[in-house]
Amino acid sequence: MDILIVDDEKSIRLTTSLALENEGHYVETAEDGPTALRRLKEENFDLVFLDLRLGDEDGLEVLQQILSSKPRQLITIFTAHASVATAVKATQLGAFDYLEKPFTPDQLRAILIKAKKAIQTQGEVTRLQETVQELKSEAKHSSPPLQFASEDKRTRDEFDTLFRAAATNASVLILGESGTGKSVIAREVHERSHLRDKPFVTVSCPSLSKELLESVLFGHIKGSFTGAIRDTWGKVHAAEGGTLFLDEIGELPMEIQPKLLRLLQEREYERLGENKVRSSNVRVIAATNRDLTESIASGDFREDLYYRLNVISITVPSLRDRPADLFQFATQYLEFFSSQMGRKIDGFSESGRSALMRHSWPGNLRELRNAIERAAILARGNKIEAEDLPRPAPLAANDLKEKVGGLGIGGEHSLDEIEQAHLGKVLEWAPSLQDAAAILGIDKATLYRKRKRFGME
Ligand SMILES: Nc1ncnc2c1ncn2[C@@H]1O[C@H](COP(=O)(O)OP(=O)(O)OP(=O)(O)O)[C@@H](O)[C@H]1O
Repeated sequence: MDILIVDDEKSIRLTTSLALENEGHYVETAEDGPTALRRLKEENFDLVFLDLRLGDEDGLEVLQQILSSKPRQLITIFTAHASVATAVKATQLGAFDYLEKPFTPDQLRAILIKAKKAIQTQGEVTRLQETVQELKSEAKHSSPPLQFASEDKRTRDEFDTLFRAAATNASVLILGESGTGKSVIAREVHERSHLRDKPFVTVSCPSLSKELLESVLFGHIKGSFTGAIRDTWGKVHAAEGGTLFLDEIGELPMEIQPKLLRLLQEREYERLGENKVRSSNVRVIAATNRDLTESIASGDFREDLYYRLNVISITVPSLRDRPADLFQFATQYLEFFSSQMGRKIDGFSESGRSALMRHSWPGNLRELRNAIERAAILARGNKIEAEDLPRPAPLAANDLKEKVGGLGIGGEHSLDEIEQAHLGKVLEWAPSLQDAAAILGIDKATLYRKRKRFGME
């Protein structure tokens, strides 16, 4: 190791450096704070031994100066005036360890072993941090960019409320069908909040058994259940100071619900098998595709927990309820996947656009993303055609009935009546005439002709 000894007593500098050099370390010495600070600026030392009494100087002050420019520097305090108070103060300020003068070679050796371990751990942490950074940037480049802007008023209003509340500690409940982007939104709330530099920890409620889920959330102590071979901390602890995201909260077992309520209400929890109350400071975001009011009615979800979670709540509209955004998402995904595959694909043909608009996308953004990725691989020409996309499921008689506004299919109606009613309904909700034509599977000129014929201009 490279070591710097900072002490105003020449004899201490000499004997300590001799002892350290004998152990094979490189050693330099400094007799005062300014010299030490200058050397530390010029070079990196693995470990600093710093005297608390440097003539007129206060060692604690030098300690703070070193740490303010090198927060990770390992510093062991030397002092002949050992007292618990100074030791505590020095470690509170960031000193790594404390060595009372006079010390034996064994005590010195023990410090070196400890320092070596700390350096190794620090190295591992740095490597892990670099790996996380790399993975983050890789994930960013292997996924299409996220989009939160919307042409749909309801979606815009929902997101607006949510992102305005992001900077508070309020609990957030995100509702919506599967694949609408609830997990993505939860992370975005975290990123837009004051907690963005703190942990974001996800717990998927249905993926584990009741006991395991409780232990994953709150931690356990050794022997609290079969297989609990050592004490562990749970995700509530891991998320301390940051955001805890509870995915699929609708599946949270009844037995765990009071414990979550306590966490939200009292900010307290206990590890499994331990009687010690611990306090926690986490922001909770929860998501579900279940109708929680139905779960309350059926006795599967506590009403008080629902109200605690529901401080800020949004329902993410399904993709078929955001036709104005559908084409925008499809285009973005296509640009991303075609460039990733090195293919030149110039958007969607008329038939491709029509197929997009007619499909009901039950799997929402997740399904659309997969469909476009597949289409970008399979497309034969330079545009995405209907045949490259999933076939729209035929409309169930009930849906069609609803869409044609109560006209009974198969009832006593002429084709013209049905056509006119259907056309009218589609024109009501399609974002543009072009989209209406695509949904109806006709070209724009035919749509104009039909509107004229039925007097719908
Ligand atoms: N805002 C967005 N912009 C672009 N793509 C998105 C966006 N939100 C979601 N997606 C895409 O949809 C996929 C599914 O999103 P996510 O997992 O957040 O949905 P979910 O509602 O949490 O689904 P589930 O209820 O099944 O857990 C994402 O992996 C991403 O590809």
